Amino acid sequence: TRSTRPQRLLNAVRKHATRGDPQSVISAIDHFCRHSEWAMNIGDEKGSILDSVVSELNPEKVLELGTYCGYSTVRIARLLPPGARLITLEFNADYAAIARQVIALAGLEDRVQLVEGASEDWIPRMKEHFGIETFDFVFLDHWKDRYLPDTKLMEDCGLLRKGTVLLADNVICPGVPDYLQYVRNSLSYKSCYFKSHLEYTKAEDGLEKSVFLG
Ligand SMILES: O=c1[nH]cnc2c(O)cc(-c3ccc(F)cc3)cc12
Ligand SMILES: [Mg+2]
Repeated sequence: TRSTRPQRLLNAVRKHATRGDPQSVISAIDHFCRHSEWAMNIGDEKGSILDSVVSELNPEKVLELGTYCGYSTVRIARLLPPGARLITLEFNADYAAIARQVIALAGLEDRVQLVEGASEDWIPRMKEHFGIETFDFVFLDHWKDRYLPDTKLMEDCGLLRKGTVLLADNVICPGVPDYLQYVRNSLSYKSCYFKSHLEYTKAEDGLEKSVFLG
C-alpha cells in the first residue's frame, strides 16, 4: 500500500537526523518540505518567531493544539527546561503515531505528553486528568474553525491566567477571521501580529500573539 506523506517525512528524519539532536530533526523536516514534499509544519521562518516567543516566556506549562508530525512540538520542547511540561493534542491517529516517533527521535519524550483526541473533549479534562492548574503558553495550530471556540473553552475552564500567552499560526493563510476579531477587540487580551510567510512558500501568513489579561 502507498505510504503517506507523514510516513515519508518520518523516513527522511530517520535517514538524515541524529537521535537525541532536536536541531537535526528540525533541519531534516525543513529540508524534506523544501526539496521533496510541502507539509503543513510551521516551518523555519515562522518557527524562528515561535522560538523567540517561547525563549522570552520560559513557560513551565505549555499546551499545543495540533501536533501533526511533531515539528513545532520539537521546536518548543527543545527550548523548555527538563522540569517543564508540554501537552500536545492531536485528533488524527495517523499523525499522532508519526509525531510520537519524531518526538522520540529528538529525545524529548520526557517533557512531552501527546494526547490523541478532540481538543474540545480534552480541554475540560486538563485539570483532573493532567493536574494542570493553568497554562503559561498555548500554541494554536490545529483547525481554523476550532481556534475561537477552544479559546473560549480554555477561558471558561479557568486554564488561562493573567499573562498567559496564546500564539496562533495561520491567521492569514488559511486564515482565522473570527478568532482574530475576538482577540483584537476583546478587553481581555493584548494582541499583536507577526507578519511572515506560509511555511516553505512566498505567500503571506503570520502569527498572532495574544496575552490574556484576566
Ligand atoms: O489545517 C492546518 N492546520 C494547522 N496548520 C496549517 C498550516 O500551517 C497550513 C495549512 C495550509 C495552508 C495553505 C494551503 F494551501 C493548505 C494548507 C493548513 C493548516
Ligand atoms: Mg499551521
